Amino acid sequence: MIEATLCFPLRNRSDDGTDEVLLIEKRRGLGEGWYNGPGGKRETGETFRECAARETREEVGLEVEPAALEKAGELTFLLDGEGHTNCHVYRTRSFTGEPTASDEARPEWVSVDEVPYDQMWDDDSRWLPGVLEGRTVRGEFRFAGGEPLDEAAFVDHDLEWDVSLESGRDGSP
Ligand SMILES: COc1nc(N)nc2c1ncn2[C@H]1C[C@H](O)[C@@H](COP(=O)(O)OP(=O)(O)OP(=O)(O)O)O1
Repeated sequence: MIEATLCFPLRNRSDDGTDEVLLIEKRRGLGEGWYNGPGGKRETGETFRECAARETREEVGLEVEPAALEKAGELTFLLDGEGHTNCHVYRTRSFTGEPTASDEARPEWVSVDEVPYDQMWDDDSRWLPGVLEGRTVRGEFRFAGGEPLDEAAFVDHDLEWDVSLESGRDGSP
């Protein structure tokens, strides 16, 4: 099973108070061409928080302290009945730097009320609105049709809201 992370930096615009989330337009690899949060696969020896912070720095140039990430979700994606990816989801309002494009990602601040769900993974509209409202979620999403995952069809899902994520299913924060 692939272990991966997603990170959703949030800010409140000083001019009109709009709440915004930093999304990326993925430029290569899984989910290319779709919007998502910065994130990617965990490397050997990393905690999930360290992974989310590293991916955010590498993809969009924002510095985030791993301890400043708030755990918001644990999602399992299954493909044809087999576990494919465990994704650990974080949000944070604490970061430094300005978002900068990389060869992997083009960053864009988007109002939390105008997230482009029609240009994202099919599962996102089921869980991301709650995460952007400050809720926690644990979920399982089933896809079918073989690799790659981003060409498979979304089948169905189960979600549990307002769960305790102090410790992940594998014991990691
Ligand atoms: C199945 O539904 C998914 N929904 C969402 N929102 N995000 C998903 C889904 N499946 C995977 N993801 C995420 C998990 C990762 O954050 C990225 C994929 O990361 P990638 O494979 O590009 O990993 P990297 O380590 O950045 O890539 P390199 O191997 O190229 O360095 O999508």
